[in-house]
Amino acid sequence: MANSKGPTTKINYVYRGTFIHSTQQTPLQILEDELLGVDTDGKIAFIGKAAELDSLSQTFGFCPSEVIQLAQHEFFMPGLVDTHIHAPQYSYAGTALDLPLLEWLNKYTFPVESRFKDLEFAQQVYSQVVKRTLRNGTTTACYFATIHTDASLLLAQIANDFGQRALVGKVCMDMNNSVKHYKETYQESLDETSRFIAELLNKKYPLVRPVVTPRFALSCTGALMGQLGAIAKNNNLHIQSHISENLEEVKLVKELFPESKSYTDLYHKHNLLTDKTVMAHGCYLSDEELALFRETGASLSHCPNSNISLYSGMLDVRNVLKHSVKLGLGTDVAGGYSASMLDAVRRARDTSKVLTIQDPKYDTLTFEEVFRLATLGGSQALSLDDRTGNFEVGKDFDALRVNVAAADGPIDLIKIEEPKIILEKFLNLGDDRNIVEVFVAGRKVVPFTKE
Ligand SMILES: O=c1[nH]c(=O)c2nc[nH]c2[nH]1
Ligand SMILES: [Zn+2]
Repeated sequence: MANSKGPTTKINYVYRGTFIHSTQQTPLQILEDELLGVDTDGKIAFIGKAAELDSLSQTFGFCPSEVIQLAQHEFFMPGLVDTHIHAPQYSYAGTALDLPLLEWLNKYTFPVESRFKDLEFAQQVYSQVVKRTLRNGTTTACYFATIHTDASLLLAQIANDFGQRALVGKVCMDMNNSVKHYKETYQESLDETSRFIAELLNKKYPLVRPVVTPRFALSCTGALMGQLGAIAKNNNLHIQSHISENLEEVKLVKELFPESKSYTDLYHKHNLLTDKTVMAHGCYLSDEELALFRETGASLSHCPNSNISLYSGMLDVRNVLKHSVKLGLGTDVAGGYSASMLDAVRRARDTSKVLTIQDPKYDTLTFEEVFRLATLGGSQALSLDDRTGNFEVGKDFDALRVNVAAADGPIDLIKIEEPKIILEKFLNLGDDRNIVEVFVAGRKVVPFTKE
């Protein structure tokens, strides 16, 4: 798999050991005793058999004695991609889990989010969430912030400072009947979105981009949704929102927008479904709606912790995959109570098993499939798979160095295990103590170099 064209940039470092990742063809490819070289641009320059060390070192111009050897029980896997997380809601993660979505938004979420006008509070919470997610292996995060432009810009700056790849959205909402001070006018929402995009693009952060973020159909007028679709199109930007999460929400959307054939059709009519759109949840989408996702190239973010915690529902992932709709996993903090993508992996498997309990013929997701959703699937859902998601030559090196037997870690190994078992144990039992290093675009971002 070595790049036959030879080196164009200098090799920065080379690792030797086990690399586990997914490809389009297989959810689990295990590469044992391989060499992976990262160039000075942070890209994967080559990956090849360790037996070819001499020829690789000549072709790519690195010194064999400088190769870094992984220890026993260590492996590299691609960084985890959180396709849906609310950064401000991290401030109450692990609490407020007693109400369904709409009541939960009114009682807990909107009052807390309204506090992010205060930049000091924003600085504190946003630093915590970026550090916590990075430490838990989230190399790419797709964030909702709040309606406040300056605090949203601060989140982008913090992600950039800590080296996380991120899409950051200033939330847009011109409807809110419950917490009346937490909303914008139509014009404010458009003006502030334009300012947010312009100021963020102007920063030229290499890994952080703006994402156009209408909260969901119950928070936005049709006029606002349509204009946001146009802004995304004119600036070739990502779009994120929520769809079909909860039955009460679906019913209200139907009542509010009776002219639309479906929730998906409503977003489609307002130019919000593109191949750079990611919609969270989608628990109650019909096959016809999934077909529209497939046609437009829009993707879904499966947020299983949130779906259960807010009594929302269970996404039939098998059916989504059958419709060839791009799909990733999301923590959906704080509807989901854990900021760790390892939790999303476990809950995705649990939900799939519950669907099998309900119907024994249901084809449960395998751990290999869920691993792919958390890595390559997420990168595809965010249309970032040309840059990240697996260990293909030419992609950025976004990776976790995992030590399953980390001292004082949560996993006990009785004997030397094969890599597939080690991965399975890590996914089901591991935590940040097992993630000894995190790389984003070739840069080591964990352990932190700044506090
Ligand atoms: O899980 C969710 N969290 C939110 O903050 C939200 N807003 C609209 N719909 C939502 N769903
Ligand atoms: Zn959400």
